[in-house]
Formats: sequence, C-alpha cells, structure tokens
Amino acid sequence: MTNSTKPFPPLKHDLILRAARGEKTERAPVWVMRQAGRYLPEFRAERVENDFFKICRTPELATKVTLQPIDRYDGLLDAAIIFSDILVIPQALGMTVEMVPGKGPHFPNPLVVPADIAVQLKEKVDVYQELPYVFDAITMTRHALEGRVPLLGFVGAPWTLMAYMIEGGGSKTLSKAKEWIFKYPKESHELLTRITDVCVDFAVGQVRAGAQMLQVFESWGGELGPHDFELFSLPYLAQIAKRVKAELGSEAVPMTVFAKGSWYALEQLSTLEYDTVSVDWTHSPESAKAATKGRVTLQGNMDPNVLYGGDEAIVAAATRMVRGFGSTGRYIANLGHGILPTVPVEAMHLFLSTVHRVGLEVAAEEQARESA
Ligand SMILES: Cc1c2[nH]c(c1CCC(=O)O)Cc1[nH]c(c(CCC(=O)O)c1C)Cc1[nH]c(c(CCC(=O)O)c1C)Cc1[nH]c(c(C)c1CCC(=O)O)C2
Repeated sequence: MTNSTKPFPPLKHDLILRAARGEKTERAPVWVMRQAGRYLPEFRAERVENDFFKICRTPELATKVTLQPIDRYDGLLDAAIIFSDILVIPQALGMTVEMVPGKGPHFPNPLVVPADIAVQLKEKVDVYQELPYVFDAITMTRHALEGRVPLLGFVGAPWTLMAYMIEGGGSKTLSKAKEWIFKYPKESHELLTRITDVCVDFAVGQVRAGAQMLQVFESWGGELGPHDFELFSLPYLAQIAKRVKAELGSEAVPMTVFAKGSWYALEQLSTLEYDTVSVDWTHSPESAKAATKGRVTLQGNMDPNVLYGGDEAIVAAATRMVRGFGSTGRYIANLGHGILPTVPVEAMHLFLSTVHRVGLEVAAEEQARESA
C-alpha cells in the first residue's frame, strides 16, 4: 500500500481538537507558531545542507523537520504544524520566490501594475499539480507522527499574500501594496479573489492529505485600518472558512484565523465560520473574551519577546496568560506571533512546561470550585 492509501494511525491525543470545538478540556493545549524551524539547532543543521524551499519540496525532509520540536519537547506540544511556507501559493500562481538566508523571502519579479497579473499569474491553478509535495509531506508526516498529536495545515491569507507579491518581500510600510488597494481597488479585489480560490483548494487538499486542523495566517492584517480591513481582508477570510467547510462537508476540520494586529476586528472575526481566533499580545485575556463572548476558542497570546526576558519573566507572563484565559474551555495556549529565531531552546521549554503546570493547577481549582 502506498502512503496515500494506507489508513492513518489512530490519534492518541486530541486535546487541541476538543478545545477548538469548544469542549471542556482537562487543561489548555499548547503549541507555538513557527515551532518547527529557525530557532532549533537541529533545523539550522538541516539548513546548512539544504535550501529552504528544497526542504519544503522534499516530503522526507519536511516530515523530519516537522517532527523535530515534537521529539525535542516530548509530550509538551499538543500539535505539530506541517513544515512549509505561506509563500508556496504565490509560487503555485507562477511567481518566483527565493528565501535569502538572514534576509527572508525575495521575489525577483514582483507585481508592479495590474497589467502584470495577466502576464505573471496563471489563469487557473491546479493545486494538486503545483503543490503535490505539500500534500505528500502532510500524508507522510501523519504516518510518522503515529497519532502522537494532531497535524495542523495552514495557508497564508489573501491580503498578506497579495502584499508579499507586490512588495516583493518584507516591508516596513507596505506602501506599494497599499498603493494598489487605494489606486486600483477593482484590480486588487480581482487579485484577492484569484488568491482566495487557490487558498480554498489548497486548504481542502491539505485536509484530504491528512491535516487535522487548519490555520489561516493574515500576518499583515494590522497594517490595514478597520475600514480597509473590512474591505480587503475580512471578506476573503470569511470566504475561506465558508468554502473550505462547505467543500469538505462531514470531513471538515477545525479552522483558526490569525489576523495579526487587527485588534479592532476581533468581534467580527469571531462571527465568521472559524472555530478558533488567534490573538496577539495587544489583547488582554479579559478584553478578548469580552469581544468574542464565548463564540469561538481563543488562541494565544504571549509576546514572543518575553522568551528573551529570563526565567522569572517567562513564568510570570505564561502564568498570567493561562490564568487570564482559563485552562479548561475554549482556549489554546500559544505565543502572540511566531517564535523568534534567536530564542534559546530552554526558554521555549520553560514556556511549555509552565503552561502545562499552570493549566493543570487552574483545572484543579476549577474542579474544586465546581464540586464545592
Ligand atoms: C509571514 C509568514 C511567512 N511564512 C509564514 C508566515 C506566517 C506566520 C508569521 O506571520 O510569522 C508561515 C510559516 N513559515 C514557516 C512555517 C512552518 C511551520 C512552523 O510554523 O513551524 C510557517 C507556518 C517556516 C519558515 N519560513 C521561513 C523560515 C526560515 C527560513 C530559513 O531557514 O532561512 C521558516 C523555518 C522563512 C520566512 N517565511 C516568511 C518570512 C517572512 C520568512 C523570513 C523570516 C523568518 O525566518 O521567518 C513568510
């Protein structure tokens, strides 16, 4: 039997899936955005040998790197996230993206004017043709995990991907991408629609390949003010959850949306078809809970920079976070954004073990209160 037809090993640990579905849990599950990668010495060793996108495109290597944090922090992570990148969608659309060590993503030919869309982007994208390696990596990783934890898939959100495709890489101001939405709103919507179609197919394909939960990364959401977010981000985020769930029907998995910086949109985000909304550190647990009124599971949100603050700061902030969000219902512990490349591996360990310890303490207190 090939990997794609062999049944997956039974899942032995579904804590994060139960939390995402809104069930009561025995403690808050935890994982960390960007947990597989750059801060891990074993990943850096792999990168000396192999280019970033080569790792993404080689299922054996992507599987190996996805499992690195699961093995290193044995028993402390409640989910694995497939090793890949949000920028495989621009690649599938026909663009060249390179990963420059120490600098980040680089598009040699970014979109400059709307006429470039027709020249540079494929009219129709078959994700099974363009991105089979992601699906293969997911299937292979699901087997290699042996049911230890669920496997998360992910996609970049349309506005964030559009911004990368126009900026050509990272940017402090996003002034080129913003010029598009203000000068060419109609063409911007056309581009966002094209990207959304690929996001939907790609997310559906990941679930069919074995992903057990999905996260949509709107990393540049907060660069838009409330008005423009409502026009250029929110409708596409809404469509992705709606269409992915409709296409998958009974096979649908929990979905998370993370719109970094879009604090003003939290209430709106909690009314879409996402099960979980991931929040950054600009929310207090109290304000996030008040805005979402128990409609969704919240995920987050410690400032990743606390991991540089020393043991005392890490324990204090992680404790405050778990106590603030509560550990037995509608909460998944995480950082408020990706773990940074120079964080010591011990700091991550302390964060995870503190979340576990405090989560269990809070659960015991809650139970004592209930039975009193
Ligand atoms: C914006 C974004 C990107 N990629 C991603 C986002 C959304 C999350 C966020 O907001 O941080 C998402 C992503 N990128 C990567 C993953 C893999 C799984 C995981 O989360 O552990 C995930 C989920 C690997 C990666 N993606 C990248 C690396 C490092 C590349 C290297 O080894 O040279 C890794 C491990 C490169 C990347 N990829 C991207 C940037 C800006 C960079 C350069 C800076 C950096 O190092 O993060 C685009």
